[in-house]
Amino acid sequence: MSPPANDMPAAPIKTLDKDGKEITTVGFQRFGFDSEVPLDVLRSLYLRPHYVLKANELESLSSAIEESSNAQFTQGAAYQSKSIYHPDTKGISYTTLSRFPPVKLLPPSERKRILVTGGAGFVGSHLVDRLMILGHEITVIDNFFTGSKTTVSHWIGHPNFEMVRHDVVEPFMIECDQIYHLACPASPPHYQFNAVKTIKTSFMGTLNMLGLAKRTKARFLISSTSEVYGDPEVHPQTEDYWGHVNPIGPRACYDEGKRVAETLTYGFQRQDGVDVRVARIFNTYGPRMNPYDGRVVSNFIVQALKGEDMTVYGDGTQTRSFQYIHDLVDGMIALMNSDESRPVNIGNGDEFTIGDFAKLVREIVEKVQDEDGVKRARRVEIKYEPIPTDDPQKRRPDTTRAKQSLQWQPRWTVRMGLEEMVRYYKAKMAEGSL
Ligand SMILES: O=C(O)[C@H]1O[C@H](OP(=O)(O)OP(=O)(O)OC[C@H]2O[C@@H](n3ccc(=O)[nH]c3=O)[C@H](O)[C@@H]2O)[C@H](O)[C@@H](O)[C@@H]1O
Repeated sequence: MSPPANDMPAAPIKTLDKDGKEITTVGFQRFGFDSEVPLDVLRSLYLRPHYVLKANELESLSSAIEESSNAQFTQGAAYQSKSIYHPDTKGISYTTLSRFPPVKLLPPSERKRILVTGGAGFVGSHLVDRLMILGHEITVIDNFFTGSKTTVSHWIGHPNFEMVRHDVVEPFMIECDQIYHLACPASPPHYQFNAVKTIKTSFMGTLNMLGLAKRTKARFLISSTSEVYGDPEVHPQTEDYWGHVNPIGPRACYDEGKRVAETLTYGFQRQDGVDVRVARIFNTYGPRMNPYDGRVVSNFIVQALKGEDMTVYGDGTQTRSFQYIHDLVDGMIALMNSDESRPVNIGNGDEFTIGDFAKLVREIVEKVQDEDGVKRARRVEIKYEPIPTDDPQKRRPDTTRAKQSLQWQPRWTVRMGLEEMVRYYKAKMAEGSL
């Protein structure tokens, strides 16, 4: 029997960086911390030809066939659990892994106990994958409001991994060496859904995690945001700019929440000597981003793949600069292990108007569809919808500080990152889960 239609192109995909060089690994050796891992190992965790199998397909799918289709992106299927859909009972069964992906065997002196709050979210799960493969001991805490267990389920049961359902607004006790504090809903519709909870999470959650850092003497990194600059009057934004935030608007719960979280962070640094790092993250996208979280990259790709018109808010002249997830993880790990305790912008300087970005996404979706022989009923159009209140008019990071202090610069082109993300959503669509 033939294998189920798979959505991957036949040839291995080459990923080229901004200088045209092939990307085969992400991360680097810096500040005494090795963060380099092969890209295909990471991809084997998030980019698969199918995420859910139908029960009747399972028997026909010999491991050799599966192995070869996976090999287009990854080293094989050996490290993947399966989700099997039973159409007759509308049930789903999960298999466990036969083997975990290999992780580095670090000597105890190099192995760190790392707490990742919000570790089941989009950014958190990619950070967890990297830190796990590097051989560290990881504890994830997440309340699963926007995060999902499935993003890190491939590590459940691993001796180096622990996941706890916990809301950071309550204190959490653990012994650890480093804390990446990521927990907070981040997409505008999500963080505005319960504004009081969002600001409570930013304030109480950060207070609790800083208290933990103080007691354990762990190094503390907070994921702050470009939204601390509000609707900026300075362009591009440097870390010295104090921002232009409406304190009572619908975005304030997030913007002001992150601003007060930064204030708390530096308060603990001055008063209690806590070793702090502040990453101001600019718009980031990639696989595992919730397709329905309402952010522009996921909205545009899903709309274009489904043949629906793409929704541009306002006249589309507002700008954003988009960074691929692996560059962000590189930057966060570099920052955590550096001596830089001032805030650092982590973002990609490639700035687009949202109108132009919609056209770029459409072009890439069409390219992938053409490569895979998918026929389109029609070309999707762009439709214009009202601009949300206080939507920043422009945003681009000045990353001079990251370059000087961390020797970090983004490597991924927006085009390469988008292409990978389109393939991820396309595979999810093909299986029917999107
Ligand atoms: O990354 C950042 O620095 C911050 O900004 C983003 O907020 P925003 O830039 O408004 O992100 P999107 O919701 O993706 O919107 C980007 C732009 O696209 C527009 N948009 C969004 C969605 C859509 O379907 N169409 C559309 O035109 C929005 O109005 C906005 O101008 C993120 O949501 C925050 O988590 C993050 O902290």
